[in-house]
Amino acid sequence: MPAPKDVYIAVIGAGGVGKCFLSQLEVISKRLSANPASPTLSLILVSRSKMILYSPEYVALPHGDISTKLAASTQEPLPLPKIIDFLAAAPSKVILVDNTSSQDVADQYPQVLSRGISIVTPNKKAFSGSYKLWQDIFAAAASSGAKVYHESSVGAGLPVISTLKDLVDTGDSVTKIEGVFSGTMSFLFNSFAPTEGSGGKWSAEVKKAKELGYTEPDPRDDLNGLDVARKLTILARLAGLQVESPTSFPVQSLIPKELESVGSGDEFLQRLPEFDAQMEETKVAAEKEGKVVRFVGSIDVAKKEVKVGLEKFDRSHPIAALKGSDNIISFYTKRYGANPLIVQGAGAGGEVTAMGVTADLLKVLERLT
Ligand SMILES: NC(=O)C1=CN([C@@H]2O[C@H](COP(=O)(O)OP(=O)(O)OC[C@H]3O[C@@H](n4cnc5c(N)ncnc54)[C@H](OP(=O)(O)O)[C@@H]3O)[C@@H](O)[C@H]2O)C=CC1
Ligand SMILES: N[C@@H](CC=O)C(=O)O
Ligand code: NA
Repeated sequence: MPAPKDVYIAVIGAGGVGKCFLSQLEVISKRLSANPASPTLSLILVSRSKMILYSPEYVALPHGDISTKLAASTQEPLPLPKIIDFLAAAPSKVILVDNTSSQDVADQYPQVLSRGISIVTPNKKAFSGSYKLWQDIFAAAASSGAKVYHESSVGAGLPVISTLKDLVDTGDSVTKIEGVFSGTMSFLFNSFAPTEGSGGKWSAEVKKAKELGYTEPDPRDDLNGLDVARKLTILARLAGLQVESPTSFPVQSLIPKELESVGSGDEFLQRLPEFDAQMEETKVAAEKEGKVVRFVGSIDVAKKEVKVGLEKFDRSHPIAALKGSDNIISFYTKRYGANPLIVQGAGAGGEVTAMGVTADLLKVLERLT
C-alpha cells in the first residue's frame, strides 16, 4: 500500500524538548515538501498543561514560532479524551508526539494506539509503568497497526533502544547492560567530583543541571534515582526480563532524608545547600581510596538482577572520564563476547533529545501505510 499523502501531527508538551522538536519539525516539513513523493506534514495541534492551539478543521497551523502562538492562544483547553477523539476523527493518518513527562498522558497510549494514532515520545512513564501498561501498549499497536517509537526515553537521542532491539531481533543474547544512564547525574558528578581539580558545590551543580535543561521537570526525579530506574526498567523489558516496575529493584536515592517530604521542587532546591556536606563526605571517602564516585546502573539478565546507585571508580576508568552530560552504555552479548558494544555521548539536553524524537517521527512516516 502507498504511504498516505498527508500526515497530521499533534504535539503535547512544548517545554525544553518540545520547543526544540517544533523547530526540528519545521526543518523536516520543509525538506519533505520539496519532494513530491513524500507525505505532507500538517501540524494541527500543540498543547501545554493549560493551553492549546489547534485547528478544528484539520488545516495546518501557520508555520513559525508555534510556541509563542501557543502561549498567546485563547482557545479553551481540551481534556485528553477529547484530544484523542479529535485526532481519531482526522481525515488521514495522525502521529501524536508526547513531549511531556506526564503519567496521565502515558496511561492513554493503549487507547491512542487502538484508535490508529501512532506515537513518538521521549516520555519514559508509559514504558516503565506497570508491566500491564507495557503489554497493553504493544498489544494495541499490534492490533491497530499504529506505530510507537520511544528512542529518546533512554540516553536521549543516542541509539540505545534501536541498538538493543536490533541485537534482540537478530537473535543475539544480551547478558548484561551497564553504564551511566542519566545526563543529569553524569553532569553532576563530572563537575562536582572531577578526575582533576576540586569541583563545584553539589547544590550549585544541581541548579546548573536544571538551568541547562538536563533534569526532569522536577529535579528530585533525577536525584532519587527513579529516572535511571525507569530507563533500566525499559531496557530490561526489551532484553526479555519481566520487570514489574522501577521500584521493584534496589535504587539508591541522593535526596537527603530531611528533604524527602518537602512540598515543591523549588523549595527543595532552595534548601539543598544545607546538605552539601553530606555529598562532600561521599566524595572525600572515594578520594581517600584514589577514586571518584559516579551514579551507575546495571542489568544482569541471567541473574535477573537490576540495580541503581553510587559506585567508586579509578580515575582512569571510562566511566570516571566522562565529560558534560555524557552517557555511556555497554551491551554485553553472546556475539560481542568480552568486548561490549558501547554507545556514548550526550544523554540530556533539548536538541539532542528532540533529535531522537524527530528521527522516530521519520521512521514512523516510512512505515505508515
Ligand atoms: N530534558 C532532557 O534532556 C530529556 C528529557 N526527556 C523527556 O522528555 C520529556 C520532556 O522533558 P522537558 O522538555 O525537559 O520537560 P519540560 O518540563 O521542559 O516540558 C514539559 C512540557 O510538557 C507540558 N505538560 C506537562 N504535563 C502536561 C499535560 N498533562 N498535558 C499537556 N502538556 C503537559 C508542560 O506544559 P506546562 O509548562 O504548561 O506545564 C511543558 O510544556 C520528559 O518526559 C523527559 O523525561 C528525555 C530525555 C532527555
Ligand atoms: N533527566 C534525564 C533526561 C533524560 O532522560 C537525564 O538527566 O538523563
Ligand atoms: Na536513545
